[in-house]
Amino acid sequence: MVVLSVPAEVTVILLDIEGTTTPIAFVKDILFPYIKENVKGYLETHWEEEECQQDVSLLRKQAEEDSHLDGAVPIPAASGDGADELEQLIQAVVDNVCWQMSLDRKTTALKQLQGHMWRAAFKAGHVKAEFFEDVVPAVRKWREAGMKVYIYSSGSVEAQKLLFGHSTEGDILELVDGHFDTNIGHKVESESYRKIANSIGCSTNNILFLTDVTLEASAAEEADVHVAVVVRPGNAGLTDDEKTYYSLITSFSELYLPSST
Ligand SMILES: CSCCC(=O)C(=O)COP(=O)(O)O
Ligand SMILES: [Mg+2]
Repeated sequence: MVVLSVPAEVTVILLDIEGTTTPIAFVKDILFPYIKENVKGYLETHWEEEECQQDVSLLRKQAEEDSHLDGAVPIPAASGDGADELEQLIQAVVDNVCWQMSLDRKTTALKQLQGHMWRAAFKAGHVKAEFFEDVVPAVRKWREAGMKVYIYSSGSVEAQKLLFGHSTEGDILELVDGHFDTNIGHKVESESYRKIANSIGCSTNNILFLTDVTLEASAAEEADVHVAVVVRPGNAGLTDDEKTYYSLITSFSELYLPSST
């Protein structure tokens, strides 16, 4: 087995979710279709609620920022003018969400609505999150060795907690010391990793970030974070240069902590 030694200065392991702890197929084949199939009904049912109105406002703001993009779908302001207008407005939000999802966009607005929609599905037990089989044993071992374990995903913190709280391995939320999402900044921006270190109360070089996406690895590395790229079944392929440049692991069990036996 290939072994990657974790530098002695690392005290925090920061984990991406999709493609790292969890198969991309679970997100693409289960979580995302749930949104596409249910978004219209969800908006119709919850429209009057404060949380839903906040989600729509955030999506509208994002739509304004996206107005220069090809195929962007605007969300008009509500004038409160009857059932027809409401139907058109809801349809515009549905179209906007579907457009963003067709591009796999990671906007905070989209991720916030998705998290709120998944809540009902997870809590009713209709969906259980999948984790690669090496994930839970490795995280337990790291924590026993004194490591802190944090999550940084484009999925909202609320969605992250749903995944860890309702998984095929049971409720494993207690294995995580804290969560970050795009409210701290985007994963392809190095400043986000400086802010995460600051929020945890450590230096960036105390963090090892595990992700499947080399753009994220590169941004983290620019902030002096240690990185390893995770190669999992179903992940996007890497170029030969990326394979040579980055430390690669195919399982969390390949990480060797000098402090552990
Ligand atoms: C954690 S919620 C479901 C996954 C999701 O919506 C997503 O965008 C995952 O992106 P990641 O940054 O974990 O690759
Ligand atoms: Mg990922």
